[in-house]
Amino acid sequence: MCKVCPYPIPTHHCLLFSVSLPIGFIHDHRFLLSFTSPTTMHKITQRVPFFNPPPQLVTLFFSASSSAPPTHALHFREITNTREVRNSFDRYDIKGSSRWLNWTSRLNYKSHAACYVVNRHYTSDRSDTCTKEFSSKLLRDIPDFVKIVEVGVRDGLQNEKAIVPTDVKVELIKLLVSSGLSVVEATSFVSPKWIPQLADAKDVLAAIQNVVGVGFPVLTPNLKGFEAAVAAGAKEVAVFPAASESFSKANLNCGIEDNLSRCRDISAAARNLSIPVRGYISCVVGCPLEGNIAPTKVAYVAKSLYEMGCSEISLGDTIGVGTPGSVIQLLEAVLDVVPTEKLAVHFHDTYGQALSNILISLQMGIGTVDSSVAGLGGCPYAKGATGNVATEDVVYMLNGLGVKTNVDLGKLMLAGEFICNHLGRASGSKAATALSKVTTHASKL
Ligand SMILES: CC(C)(COP(=O)([O-])OP(=O)([O-])OC[C@H]1O[C@@H](n2cnc3c(N)ncnc32)[C@H](O)[C@@H]1OP(=O)([O-])[O-])[C@@H](O)C(=O)NCCC(=O)NCCSC(=O)C[C@@](C)(O)CC(=O)[O-]
Repeated sequence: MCKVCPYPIPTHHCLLFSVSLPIGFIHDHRFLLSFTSPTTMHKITQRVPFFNPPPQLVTLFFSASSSAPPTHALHFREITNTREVRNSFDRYDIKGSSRWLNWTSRLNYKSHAACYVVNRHYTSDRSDTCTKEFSSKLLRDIPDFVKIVEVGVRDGLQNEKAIVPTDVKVELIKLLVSSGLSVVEATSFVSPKWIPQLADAKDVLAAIQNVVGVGFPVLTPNLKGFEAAVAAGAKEVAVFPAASESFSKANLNCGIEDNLSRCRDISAAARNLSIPVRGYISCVVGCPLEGNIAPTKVAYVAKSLYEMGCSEISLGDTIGVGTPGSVIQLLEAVLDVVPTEKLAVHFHDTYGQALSNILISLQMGIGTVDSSVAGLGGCPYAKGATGNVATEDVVYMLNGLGVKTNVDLGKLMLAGEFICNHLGRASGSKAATALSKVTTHASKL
């Protein structure tokens, strides 16, 4: 076991060495510490005040060069000072200079549950120093912070054939919250005849009433749903018109204008109670029934939502047909009528375009992204629509861009594993799959 972390040292490729460091240490010494001799490493470790919880999550990389002589490994043995670590060194021939690779230490002040180890491609994290170097035209408009709206519990589970028990949903929500997500869409107050998967909306909300500091918006298609949501303790709601007339009828049993009128009623009622209303627009690029949707149609619905006072407007590519080309056109049209800071993007990954579409949206200044843990999702009224973009993949990409999210990828992966285990299937997140394969292989060594 690591001296601090409850996890076994798992691999010969790299070694989990989780320690708690105060931020001051990181600032003094930069993120990347290379050691070229046992003496250097000795100095570093001497300055590490173990068990001193830092004020926030930090990541350290200890790297060893391939030419490092075996004495370095011996030195690590001394400093880690546990039987398990010694055994791993011996067993995996870490002393042999042929096996020099990177060490990762992912530091977490609350617990070490999110620790994970990967090889030299183990993480996409960038330090602030690196971020400042992004001076290129392409990346300069990307926001420093992106708010992630986690929609897996609602958009994901509404699409599952088997109904997920309430306690599993509640546990999933709590795991998602513990990863640092500040908005977790909890459920929908829709007709249980239409969406039986979310018929337990009231119970889900009741079970999370004591979870504070996080937004739990819920979908409300009409005043009946809004009133039920408020009675159940909802503090934020979402309305969801479509940009396609046919889809609106299939999803809500009424056309665009009738639905906008329902949205207005909800907005007015919500305003009286100071409840923020999020507006989704479905089918912003394409519709399963009508094909391509003109950006002007989306802009019309977006403007209506903005004018009725929606606090945020999320553009949903419900069937995931958008590409960066069509998303640019869409955003240009919508940005003419709604300010950037009011917009969010919501991409499904049916055609594998979601991350590229998110990147383009960020480049156009959008700072709110919807995503779904483990890529859960689809839409019951959009045949063939696969899951939403996976939150793990989004966080991995944002880490790589040096964009802050406050989400801990390791903890998020635990939430993804939890729900995938329950559903009995593999994660839809490429990043989570890749990262967990590395640790799985490592544990077999
Ligand atoms: C809007 C309705 C209700 C109209 O459905 P309707 O059948 O036209 O409604 P109605 O007013 O005729 O009422 C029929 C029955 O439903 C009841 N009812 C009526 N309203 C409610 C309510 N709020 N909650 C609970 N029950 C309700 C009502 O009381 C009545 O019950 P009965 O008398 O037959 O026993 C229905 O079409 C519906 O629930 N649709 C929801 C569909 C849905 O949730 N789709 C998925 C979400 S959208 C999405 O996923 C896209 C998005 C947002 O993620 C963005 C993206 O991915 O791009």
